[in-house]
Amino acid sequence: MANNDPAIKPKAKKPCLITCTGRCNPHRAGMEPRACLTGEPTWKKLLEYHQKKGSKFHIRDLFEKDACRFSKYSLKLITPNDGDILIDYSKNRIDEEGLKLLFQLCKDRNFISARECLFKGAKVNFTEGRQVLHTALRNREPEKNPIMVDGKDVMPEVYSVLNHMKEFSDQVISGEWKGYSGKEITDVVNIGIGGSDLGPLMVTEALKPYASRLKCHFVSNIDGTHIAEVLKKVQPETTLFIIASKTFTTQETITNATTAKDWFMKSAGNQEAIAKNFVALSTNKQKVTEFGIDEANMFGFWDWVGGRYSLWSAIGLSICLAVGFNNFEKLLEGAYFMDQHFLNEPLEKNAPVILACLGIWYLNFFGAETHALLPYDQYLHRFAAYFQQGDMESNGKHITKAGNPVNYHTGPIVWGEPGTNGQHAFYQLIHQGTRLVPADFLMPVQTHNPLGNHHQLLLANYLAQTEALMKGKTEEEAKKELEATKMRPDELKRLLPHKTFEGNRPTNSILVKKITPFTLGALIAMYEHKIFVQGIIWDINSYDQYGVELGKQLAKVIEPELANEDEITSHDSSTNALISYIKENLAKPGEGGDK
Ligand SMILES: O=P(O)(O)OC[C@H]1O[C@H](O)[C@@H](O)[C@@H](O)[C@@H]1O
Repeated sequence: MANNDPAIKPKAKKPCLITCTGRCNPHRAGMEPRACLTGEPTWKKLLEYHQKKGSKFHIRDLFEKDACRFSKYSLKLITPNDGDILIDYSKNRIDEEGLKLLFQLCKDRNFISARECLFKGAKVNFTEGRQVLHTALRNREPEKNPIMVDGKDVMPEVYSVLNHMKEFSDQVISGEWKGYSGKEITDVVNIGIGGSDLGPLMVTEALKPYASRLKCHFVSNIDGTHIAEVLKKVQPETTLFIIASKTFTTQETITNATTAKDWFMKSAGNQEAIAKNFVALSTNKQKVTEFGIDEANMFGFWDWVGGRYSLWSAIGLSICLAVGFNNFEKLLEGAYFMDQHFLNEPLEKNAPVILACLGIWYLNFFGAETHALLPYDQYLHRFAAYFQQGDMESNGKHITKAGNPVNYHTGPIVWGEPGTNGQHAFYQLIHQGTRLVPADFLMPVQTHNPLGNHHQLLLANYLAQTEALMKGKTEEEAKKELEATKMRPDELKRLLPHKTFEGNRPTNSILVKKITPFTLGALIAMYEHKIFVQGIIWDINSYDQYGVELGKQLAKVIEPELANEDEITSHDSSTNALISYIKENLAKPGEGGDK
């Protein structure tokens, strides 16, 4: 990766167009190219620090040398009613000097003013010329903090949609809102994909203990199996379909929505029935009405809400229906709490900043390629999948703001499964493999399901894993264990290297008292801001997603080719041959469709 970034001299400060302190310069935060990251003096200092110190650390030694390590490298965020959020980052290969350099790097990359610009509505998404204002959606003090977009405060509109969501979800849950035949709604089917699916799906799963009487289903995949299986479970009269799509042009969503509408119309018979059983969540009024959904049944949002940051907007309607508006509001409050923390705390005590810096440390200085999110809570089983989109679609970029290729790595591969399933699947590689896999271990201290000693066992496993990853098992310790089994010396010698654990595997332990709507909102916002900080350091646009376009374009070309009789020769030999194979094996009339 060649680097052509010119070292740009900062321009004289222009007065800011938005209500802010003046430190915020939309042009600087959004569009103005930055000096090359690897040319930053602090970057060079970090390289040197890594070479001389950082790469030689063993976390076990750091703990042995410093009895106060936990208190120095942990944070407690005190929430108003939901207990403390504890972030323990002491099990990392870092000391004060390293952290200081990483915070300095943030400052050098103009993080402070970029953060202000983000919140105040600068066009941070400069390739699409858009503000990035998911924080406005959870702004709980709209009078105190108006958010100006093109000279207009957007907060009244945000609250007007929230009121509509409240009114509607209250009516559906109470049974006041009836389906077309006069029966209460029993099931909700959210049809969307990407940001219009993963957020609501993850949150409704995470907050199942708060479930309303409605059964919620999610359809995203264009594979007909997904909608077919959901339609088997619901009745047209009592099902509310939510068509969730920011653009209302996404192939998967429109195809699934059309199938749902056709299925519904077979029972309902008349167009007016749609008004009772279909609503749309979108920014595209024209496409919504063309689809046949009344404007009155549309919950709008704005182009300054990115898809993967949209669960706080009208896209959260299925959350409101699943857990009640009151709990949705608490989710917003939790996110607002984290926004305030992120905005106001100094870098040294700022959870998203610390997590972002540690990520940069491993990705850019140790060559780590992935970051694991490991929630020890079954309800959070889609958390990693959600942030797979959140992080990888945001920071999976290799072009700087100046339009040049980067000469450093950017966004990590994000993955994970809930504990303890992961322990019996992939933890082997984290413990003893050749790759460094930094991981966040998330855990609620209290469970919603206090059954026997399940939760105590889960907690014990949670604690044991980070301890084991950090400490490992020395040759000496392993030898002692093997000797205790009275093993033959030659056998012991043979097994010893396999039974030794290097340790020194970095982890963050993130604990909440309980997974509540508030703490969940705070955790989601914490990771959103982490992604933002890293994008600023890497000098990339975290808020566009052109990478998802190419495959979509090619699919549009291939789809008609699958339907015609012609031999296809317009692609490479592999793609041509795959198309031919598929055409030869497609179901003949009367052949397909298992019942
Ligand atoms: O809500 P929409 O417009 O249907 O988009 C759904 C998804 O499409 C693409 O994959 C990307 O643009 C995602 O960011 C987006 O979430």
